[in-house]
Amino acid sequence: MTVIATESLSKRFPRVTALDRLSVDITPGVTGLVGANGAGKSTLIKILLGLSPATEGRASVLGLDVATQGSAIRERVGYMPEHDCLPPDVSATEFVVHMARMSGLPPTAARERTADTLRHVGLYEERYRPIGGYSTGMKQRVKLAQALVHDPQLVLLDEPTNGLDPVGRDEMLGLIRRVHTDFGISVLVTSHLLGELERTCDHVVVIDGGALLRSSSTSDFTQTTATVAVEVTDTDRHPDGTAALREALAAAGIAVHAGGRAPGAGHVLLLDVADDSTYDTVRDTVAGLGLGLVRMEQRRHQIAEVFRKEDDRDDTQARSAGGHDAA
Ligand SMILES: Nc1ncnc2c1ncn2[C@@H]1O[C@H](COP(=O)(O)OP(=O)(O)OP(=O)(O)O)[C@@H](O)[C@H]1O
Repeated sequence: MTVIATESLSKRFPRVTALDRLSVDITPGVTGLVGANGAGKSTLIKILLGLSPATEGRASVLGLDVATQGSAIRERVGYMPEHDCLPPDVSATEFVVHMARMSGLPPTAARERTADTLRHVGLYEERYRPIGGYSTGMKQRVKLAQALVHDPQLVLLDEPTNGLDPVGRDEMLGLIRRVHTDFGISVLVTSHLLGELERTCDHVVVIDGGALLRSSSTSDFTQTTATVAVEVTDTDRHPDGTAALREALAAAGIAVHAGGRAPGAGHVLLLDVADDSTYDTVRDTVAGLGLGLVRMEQRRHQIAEVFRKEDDRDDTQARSAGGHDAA
């Protein structure tokens, strides 16, 4: 079953292609949509809500066609916009009741659902005060509450952690996770930060320049990014121990990325860990060269490293091509 499906979806503005033949299926659960600013995330959300027509291709949300069934989609889907859109003079309660009434709830149900939803997002006494006096974190919670108040099957959250400090970010990510675990609502959440989604999402879709870069489960992402850092000594026979090890490991079929470029970290090699035998191969190769092993440690798995590694790889190739291997 899919909650969102797009097929060769494109959106062209006169000067930019915001979405470029995007085909992706999103299943129930919590899905992260990741991309740099301008990658096309907000554009995709607006198309999915039936608010903006695609230039080309098709998309469906909960089995409904975005081109013809926009209002049916908006009845079943909640939306948290990226930018500040809250009226400063009314209270959270008044605003969320209003939004609940707009989506068709009768007055009593609207008030009850508002109280429940605001409690769920962690707004209590403050909910009677005007929104204008709220912190960014409180405003983000009100925006989340209005997306949930009509009990949707799916919510689209556009950069919900924007502007929050690390604690606020963690709280918001926890709330988002609970939207799914407590209520069974599917979530599509966008972010320009890969790292923050890996704890929250079951699945991650990465777009770049409006095109699909990758779509996979978070565990696949983190598994394939398992990396080990290796540091060795130099010897008389191998005045550049790191370079010698890099060569020998490459010959043994282990992918080696450049070490960190930070000062003092130039002698660290980063390797892909295919399975446990990688550690044995590294140990045996170091011993075979007669180098001293200073350290071999597992790096924290982070989705973000998928990208960093690609940068490093390009870099390594560039340097190797030039005959200077500085790492
Ligand atoms: N109405 C519009 N007219 C012209 N260009 C637009 C319009 N809306 C978006 N764009 C352009 O389309 C591209 C994708 O924008 P979009 O807002 O979808 O990106 P995003 O990934 O959501 O980034 P951000 O988080 O910065 O909003 C950008 O280059 C943007 O300038």
